[in-house]
Amino acid sequence: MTSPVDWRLYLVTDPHLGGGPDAVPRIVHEAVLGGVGVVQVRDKECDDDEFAARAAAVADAARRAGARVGRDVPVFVNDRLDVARELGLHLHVGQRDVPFGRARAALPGHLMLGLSIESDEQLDVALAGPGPAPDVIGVSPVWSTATKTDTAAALGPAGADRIARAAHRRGVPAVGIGGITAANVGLLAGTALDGVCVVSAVMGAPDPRAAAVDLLSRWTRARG
Ligand SMILES: Cc1ncc(COP(=O)(O)OP(=O)(O)O)c(N)n1
Ligand SMILES: Cc1ncsc1CCOP(=O)(O)O
Ligand SMILES: [Mg+2]
Repeated sequence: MTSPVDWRLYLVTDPHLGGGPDAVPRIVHEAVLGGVGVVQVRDKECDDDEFAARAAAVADAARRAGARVGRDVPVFVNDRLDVARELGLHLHVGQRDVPFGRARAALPGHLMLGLSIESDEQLDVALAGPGPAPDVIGVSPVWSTATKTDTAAALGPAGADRIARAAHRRGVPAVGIGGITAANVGLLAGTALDGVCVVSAVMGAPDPRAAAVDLLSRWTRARG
């Protein structure tokens, strides 16, 4: 039996912030030991072959670290449907990527498909049916961020909360992404978000394991 997904702390990788692409698997390994429950491989620059090699190394690191802490750590691929299919990994797509319905039809049913949601209207469309709903939504962006500048307007905690509540009414979990750090994660604890998704707060940290421990403990403490 597969264990339920722990959405509380979701790491999205970056090929530069930790010192280069070769450093990413080690950072992911450390971050999972520190409490990261979900990983997404995000790398916008390399070609699909290089991405697949990098994603496979990350998936291996997440599997090894997960085995050490006794957890299954799902690994998502950002954007690249063909690579997700090739490696048997989960997929996350946004509003300007391969359309959700096409991705869902092409991805084996046991693989999760996440979708970015930037507004109430986008959520209404995503949940209107009749096709399957996303397995998770990334509520994006909560705050503006230097890591990704081509985003929609920041939703803030109140907007993220509204979208997460509406997703829950359809049984869909929601994670917030964008500008989330140890300093502000507590501001989201009163929202309905199931978890927080970070790039720089872990990928750019001098000690990614400690950064993950800190983020997760602030999140769980603030939740009470
Ligand atoms: C969990 C999660 N949520 C949102 C995003 C953003 O996806 P997208 O809007 O497609 O932007 P890119 O990440 O592809 O630049 C995400 N990656 N993960
Ligand atoms: C991938 C992505 N999607 C929306 S904001 C973002 C980047 C978040 O990065 P950070 O956690 O460093 O603000
Ligand atoms: Mg995308």
